[in-house]
Amino acid sequence: MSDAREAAGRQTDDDARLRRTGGEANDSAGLSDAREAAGRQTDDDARLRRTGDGDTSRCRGGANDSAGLSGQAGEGPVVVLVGPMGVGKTTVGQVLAHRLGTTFRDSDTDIVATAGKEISEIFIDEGEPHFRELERQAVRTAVAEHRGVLALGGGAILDEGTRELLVGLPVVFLEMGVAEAVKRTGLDAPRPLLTVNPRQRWRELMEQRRPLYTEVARAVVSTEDRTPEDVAEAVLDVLELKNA
Ligand SMILES: Nc1ncnc2c1ncn2[C@@H]1O[C@H](COP(=O)(O)OP(=O)(O)O)[C@@H](O)[C@H]1O
Ligand SMILES: O=C(O)C1=C[C@@H](OP(=O)(O)O)[C@@H](O)[C@H](O)C1
Ligand SMILES: [Mg+2]
Repeated sequence: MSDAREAAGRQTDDDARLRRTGGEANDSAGLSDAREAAGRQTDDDARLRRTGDGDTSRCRGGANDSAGLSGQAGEGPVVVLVGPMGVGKTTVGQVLAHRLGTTFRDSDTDIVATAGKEISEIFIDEGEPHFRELERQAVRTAVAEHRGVLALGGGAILDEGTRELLVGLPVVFLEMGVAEAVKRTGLDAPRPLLTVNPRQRWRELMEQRRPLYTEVARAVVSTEDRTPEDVAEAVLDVLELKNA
C-alpha cells in the first residue's frame, strides 16, 4: 500500500484532435445521488470488490480522499477505468457514460490533443518516459475537471505520481486473459508496446502491472465472455451506481 493511500486510509471518510466531451457541469441530479450512494457503500465496506468470477474478494479499502485531492466526497470522476491495453476501457467507458447520462473522457485522447500528434509518434519521437509525463499531466487535469467517466491508458498506473492522483477515486480495474488480449488488440491497433511478439510482451507487461492495477482499484471486473454493455453493467453493479 502506498504512503498516500495509507494516509488516506487513516482518514475516516470517506478530453485529440478532439473528441473530448468532458465537463463537470454535465452531471445529472441522478448521477450525483448515485455518486453519494457509491461513496457510502465503499466507505462502509472498505474492501476491493471483484465481479466476473463469482467471487467478491476482500482486499483493500478505497473510498478515501487523499490529502492532495479534493478532500470532499463527490468530487472527481464518477468512475475511473484502468486495466491493460485492449481490455475495453475506452469502449466500456463510453457505454458507461451513456448509461449514467454523463460525459466520457479518455486520457489518451487528451494527450494526443495536447501534443498534436498520435501516441505512437510520441513514443517514437520522445520516448515512453516523456509520454508518461504527458499522461500524468493529462490525468491530473482530468481528475480536477471531469465529473463524468474517465478512461486511462493501460500504462498510466506505472507512474507513481499518476497513481497518487487516483487515491480515493472510484477506480475499476478491467481485466482479461492473454488470449483475449491478443484477440482484442489484434495487429491493426496502434499500440506501440505490443507490436513485437504481442503474447509474450503482454504477459511481461501484466506481471509488472497487475499489482499496480490492484493497488489503485476499488473493484475488479472481468471482461471475459462479456460484451461491452455487460461489462458496463458489472461496473455499475460493483460501484452500486445501478439506479443512476
Ligand atoms: N467486452 C468486449 N468484448 C469483445 N471485444 C471488446 C470488448 N471491449 C472492447 N472490445 C474491443 O477490443 C478492442 C479494444 O478496446 P478499447 O476500448 O480500445 O480498449 P482499451 O481502451 O482498454 O485499450 C476494440 O476493438 C473493442 O471493440
Ligand atoms: O499500456 C500502455 O502502456 C499503453 C496503452 C494505450 O492505451 P490503451 O490502454 O487505451 O490501449 C496508450 O496509452 C499507449 O499506447 C500506452
Ligand atoms: Mg483506450
